[in-house]
Amino acid sequence: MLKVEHIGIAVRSLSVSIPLFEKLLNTPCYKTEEVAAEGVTTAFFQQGETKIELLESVKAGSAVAKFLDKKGEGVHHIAFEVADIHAEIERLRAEGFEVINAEPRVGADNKLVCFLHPKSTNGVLIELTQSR
Ligand SMILES: CC[C@H](C(=O)O)C(=O)SCCNC(=O)CCNC(=O)[C@H](O)C(C)(C)COP(=O)(O)OP(=O)(O)OC[C@H]1O[C@@H](n2cnc3c(N)ncnc32)[C@H](O)[C@@H]1OP(=O)(O)O
Ligand SMILES: [Co+2]
Repeated sequence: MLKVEHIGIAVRSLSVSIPLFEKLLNTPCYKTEEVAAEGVTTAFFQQGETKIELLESVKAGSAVAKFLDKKGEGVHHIAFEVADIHAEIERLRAEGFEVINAEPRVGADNKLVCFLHPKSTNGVLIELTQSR
């Protein structure tokens, strides 16, 4: 794992949370991007080497929608950057971690992504990202 690529935060409304995080971080949101496959719209803030990714659900029943219903707004996942996502998937599966999507899929900000189930990571949803 190279670095924490981003921290994902589930929010109910980007129109409320973008200004709040711009004030908090004293930095502008540099992009918003819908990821239809995930049923979310994301908003990104660069913070040094890492990013904050706000996530608003745009589809009923999406992972973020379910999270918000169950836990409310808050930290949703930690994303790590890897050099070779396929190799990391194989390594982690061999180590006994549950990989949710064995085939990486296209995520936001021009990344390939996959996720590890929180039940195999002490309750923390982990995302792996590789630049495309
Ligand atoms: C890819 C675009 C963007 C990017 O960075 O590029 C994103 O990051 S998109 C982020 C949204 N997409 C995902 O999160 C995809 C991966 N997540 C999933 O597949 C599901 O959320 C899953 C499998 C983790 C849970 O789905 P399920 O349908 O099983 O929901 P449940 O509510 O039944 O949850 C089961 C169990 O897991 C706990 N849980 C759920 N989400 C989280 C979480 N974010 N962090 C920690 N724990 C989580 C939930 O509380 C349940 O636990 P239990 O003890 O059974 O109550
Ligand atoms: Co993410």
